[in-house]
Parts: sequence; structure tokens; C-alpha cells
Amino acid sequence: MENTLGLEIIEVVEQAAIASSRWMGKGEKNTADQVAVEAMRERMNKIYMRGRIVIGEGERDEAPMLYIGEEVGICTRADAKDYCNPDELVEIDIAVDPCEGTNLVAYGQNGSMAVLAIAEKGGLFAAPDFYMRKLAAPAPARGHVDINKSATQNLKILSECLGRAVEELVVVVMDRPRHKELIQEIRQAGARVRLISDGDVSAAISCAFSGTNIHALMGIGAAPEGVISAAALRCLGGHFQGQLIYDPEVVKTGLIGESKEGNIARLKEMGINDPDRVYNAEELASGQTVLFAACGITPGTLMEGVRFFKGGARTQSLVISSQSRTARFVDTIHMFDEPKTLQLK
Ligand SMILES: O=C(COP(=O)(O)O)[C@@H](O)[C@H](O)[C@H](O)[C@H](O)COP(=O)(O)O
Ligand SMILES: [Mn+2]
Ligand SMILES: [Mn+2]
Repeated sequence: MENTLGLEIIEVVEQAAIASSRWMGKGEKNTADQVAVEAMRERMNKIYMRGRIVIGEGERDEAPMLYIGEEVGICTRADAKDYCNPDELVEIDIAVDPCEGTNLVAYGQNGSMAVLAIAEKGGLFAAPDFYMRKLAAPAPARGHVDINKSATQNLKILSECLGRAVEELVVVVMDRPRHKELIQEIRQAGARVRLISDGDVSAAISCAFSGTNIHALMGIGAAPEGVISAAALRCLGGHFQGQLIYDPEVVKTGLIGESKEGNIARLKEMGINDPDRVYNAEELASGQTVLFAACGITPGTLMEGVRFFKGGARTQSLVISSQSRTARFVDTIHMFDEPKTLQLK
């Protein structure tokens, strides 16, 4: 699966990011999302692979999407075996979020990215479009912090694992009414809180890189984004745990149906019999080979955003592979017109 695919998916996220960034700051989140979806689909369909979308994101808020179950790649065609080699015919599952942080793009704010994760068939948890309680932390804290413990306890553990005072820790939390008590508790424990309006994938992955000044992600975000984050953290050896949240009272957004009971029944239909189960990164992204790729749309903690210049654009992407154990930052210059002199800085 690995080699050529690793290169091709860089272009998939780059094309989605470039398309979306043309709508940066225009106040139209659905268009910023739609163009990213179309660009991602178009580029994926040029790859010699046999892909299936398992996480398309978007059902909950009716955003444009790549559909769950949608087949992508040249080798999904009926006559594929005539021109695809056996490696390309291996079925792979793909989780995508072509525009993660649509509001951030629409309002010209930092932290949005085009992102996807890939594993062999069955290697990614097909999360329902519900919410997920998440705990992400750097590698030294992996398996020590625990989502079942209080924020206060986890901060103490984190401080021991990272060898720094609780006061020196920064925790990212989504700025939502559902997190009022959590925010209070983190502050009371002595740590500092970075509130974000959107974009918890970037926050989760940032935990795995020292120098980002992000030491944990706590709280409830979307479940599909949880699986994508888990894929990256699994490859990077960071800590990630997720627990589905199906009670509308807990999330307070009115976006996941009327009743907790109805949602439990929905989960059962999907084969999830224990709705309260806590999943770790290896369970959410269980594939033998996991690939992750992201490209900044607007500037972020990990990557630059798309920068246009006369006749082209420059992007920065991150590609992570469990197989080659690499995290590659890729700086690309895209030439829209005839190549001219390229500006290096
Ligand atoms: O910010 C986010 C929105 O993603 P997108 O729709 O692709 O632009 C994600 O990072 C969050 O994980 C999540 O979708 C958010 O927490 C949903 O919560 P809410 O806005 O309270 O419904
Ligand atoms: Mn998203
Ligand atoms: Mn999105």
C-alpha cells in the first residue's frame, strides 16, 4: 500500500487545501467545504488504488461530503484487474475531512486543514456521526493518562510524565458551553487553557510534537475527527482515547437527534453494543499499515496555510506513515502557469 500511495495522497490533501483556501475569509463555509470535497474526490479518483470511504464526515451538520461507502480510485472500476497491478487491487479504507475547520476558513482564522487517514480494509473504526469525548497527550504520557480519570488527576500524571509543573502545561479545549466545568477544573488545577472555536484534529496531533506548546486535548468534539486524530497519534506513538457521546443533553448542540435512547438504538443497529466503551488509538486505527496526510488551509500550529503568489501557490503538508515510521513535512510549490523563476522564501 505504502510507497506510491504515500506520495499521491500528499497531492490529494494539497489540492483540497488550495481549493478551499480560495474561499478563505469569504464567510461562506459551505462553499469552502464543497470545493475541498470536489478537489479531493477528483484527485483521489486519479490514483491507482481500490479505496472506500469509511468516514466522510458531514451527516450531522449536513455539510457537503464524500459519501460513506463511496468507492474511489481507478482500481474500483469493473475492469480494474486488466490494468491495475495486484498491490493496487488491495482494498483500502479511507477517512476524510476535506475541510477540517470550515468556520476557520470562512472567517480567515488559523488551524484549518485538509486531512485524511488510510488503512487496509477494516483498519479504521467507522465512527458514527456522533460526538466523542477525547483525550490526547504526548508519547511519554501514553497509557498513563486515562480518560476515566478526572482532569485534575490527568494533569498531575502529565506533569510527572513530561517532567514539568502543572502550571507549565497547556490544555486545548473547544470553546463550548458543554465544557464549562472542565475548563474550570483545568484552571483550578493550575494548568493553562487554550480555547479553540473549531479544529480539534490539529490540536490533538499537536500534542505529539514537542515545541507546539500544546500538552493535551480534553473534551468533546466530533467522532469522525476523533478517528482521524487517532490514526495520526497511533503512528506517532502519542496517547489518544475516545468515547462516543450519544446523549443530546451532554453535547447541548441539538445536532444528534432527540433522545439518548434513540441514539443508543441507532448505535446498536450499527453493531455498537457497548455505547460507553473507551477506545484507544490502536483500536480506532487498528490497521497494520496506517497512513495520515494533512495540508494546512489557513496557518496552524503544525503547518503553514496556503500562500498564493503570481502564477502559483505554496503549501505545507504533513504525511505520517506507520510502516516507514516517518512524519514528513512537505513544502510544495504549485505552478499554475508556465514555470517561471521560483521564489524560495
Ligand atoms: O471544528 C470542527 C468542525 O469540523 P468541520 O465541520 O469539518 O469544519 C471539528 O474539529 C470538531 O471536532 C467538531 O466537529 C466540533 O466539535 C463539533 O462540535 P459542535 O460545533 O459543538 O457541534
Ligand atoms: Mn471536521
Ligand atoms: Mn469538514
